[in-house]
Amino acid sequence: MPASSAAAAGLPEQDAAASIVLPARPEPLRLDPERTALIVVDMQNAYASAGGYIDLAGFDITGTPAVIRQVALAAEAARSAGIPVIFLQNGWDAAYREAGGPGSPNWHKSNALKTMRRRPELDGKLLAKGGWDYAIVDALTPQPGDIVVPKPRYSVFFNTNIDSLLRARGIRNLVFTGIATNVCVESSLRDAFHLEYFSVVLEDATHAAGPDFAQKAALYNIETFFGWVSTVADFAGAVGQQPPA
Ligand SMILES: C/C(=C/NC(N)=O)C(=O)O
Repeated sequence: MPASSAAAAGLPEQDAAASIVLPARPEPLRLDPERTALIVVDMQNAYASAGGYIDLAGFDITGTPAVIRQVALAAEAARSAGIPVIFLQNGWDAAYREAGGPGSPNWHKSNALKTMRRRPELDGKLLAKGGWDYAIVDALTPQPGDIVVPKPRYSVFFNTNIDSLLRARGIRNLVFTGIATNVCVESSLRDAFHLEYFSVVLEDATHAAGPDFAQKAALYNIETFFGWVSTVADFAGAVGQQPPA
């Protein structure tokens, strides 16, 4: 569809030569699979497993098994279409130097660090590199060809190499999945917006840290201000129209 027709159809005009259209809110989003990456945010035991940090800190994780399944479907669809799958992994060195001390807001706001200060028997266990809590859940173990990007703060665009890694591959579209919708997903997607990436979140492959209104508010913000909202089935259907990579 030429650019002018794309505009007439209400589609964002970026990359009019791209060959697939993803059903999304507030309008369909044109994606070029060769310039798209699937971003899997922090699907670690800390955020998705019973006995992990988020569970120990008192957040509801009853929805996370379904999210693991949905992320697995999205990752499979992406790999089959030749779309890179990029896993983000949140946490710090075992001595927590990367977490920052009292001079960092992270020291004051991280519920993982606060939980460990409240319960010293957990010290060294939450989000520490090399530990079970830090590990990506078994069901989503990265496959050969996938990329893993460690990150020390909520947004992946701070103190990591992700921007170079994406630019070097010509990637302009980011498809977000993972946990937590209202924290690391939304923080990363907001920064992606400011760096001129077109981002979409697959809502049924995400889960919030907090009450249901936190999930709804994050999706509202994304749909209204920073990007687009779609589903795993629509993503798999859209990229499935591509000849297999
Ligand atoms: C609450 C929280 C969220 N992280 C994330 N991956 O969204 C944290 O890391 O403390």
